[in-house]
Amino acid sequence: MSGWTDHNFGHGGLGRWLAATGSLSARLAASGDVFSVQVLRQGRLPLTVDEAQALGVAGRRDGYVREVLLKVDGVPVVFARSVTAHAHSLAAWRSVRGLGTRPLADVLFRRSGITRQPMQFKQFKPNTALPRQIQRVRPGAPRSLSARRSVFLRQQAPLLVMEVFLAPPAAWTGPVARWQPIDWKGRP
Ligand SMILES: C=C(O[C@@H]1C=C(C(=O)O)C=C[C@H]1O)C(=O)O
Repeated sequence: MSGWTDHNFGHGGLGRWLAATGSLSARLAASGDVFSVQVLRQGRLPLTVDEAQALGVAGRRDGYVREVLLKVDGVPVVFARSVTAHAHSLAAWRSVRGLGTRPLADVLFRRSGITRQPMQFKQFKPNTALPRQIQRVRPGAPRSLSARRSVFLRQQAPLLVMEVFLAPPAAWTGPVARWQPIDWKGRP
């Protein structure tokens, strides 16, 4: 059971951000003064079983993986992991390889011939693999993490994009000021 659902369990502002259409990068950029992308990992890396199934990749479970932090005014607010089959990273999705610190949105929302399948949602429980990985790159992120994912198709090649929301639910409703680098354990 992958735990992904078509139901957006988010409430209020977080629910609206989880359901947001179009470019998440553009929305984040509009919420602060400086938007930036920090690349954590990119290259030929193992896929999870869940990702391999979502991509229809049988057998060998390595793929092309890009992991980033999206930052607003220097504060990491989204962790994103995008994956595709290795062969597709050399063909339909080869432009992902050369992105560097430009957002993936520059590829997905500026080129024709790309379609997006419906969003899925998941609440990652504390002390599971992804929240533990994220604590290493973003200490202070909530222990339980809200995420969404969708598949983009180009020339019938799937690219699975997962976005994990790192600020606590309350931060997604407030003004820009909530992005300020505060310790989200409640200490200013
Ligand atoms: C798909 C988008 O691109 C964002 C940027 C990403 C990147 O640079 O790797 C990955 C996922 C998204 O959060 C978007 O902005 O909607």
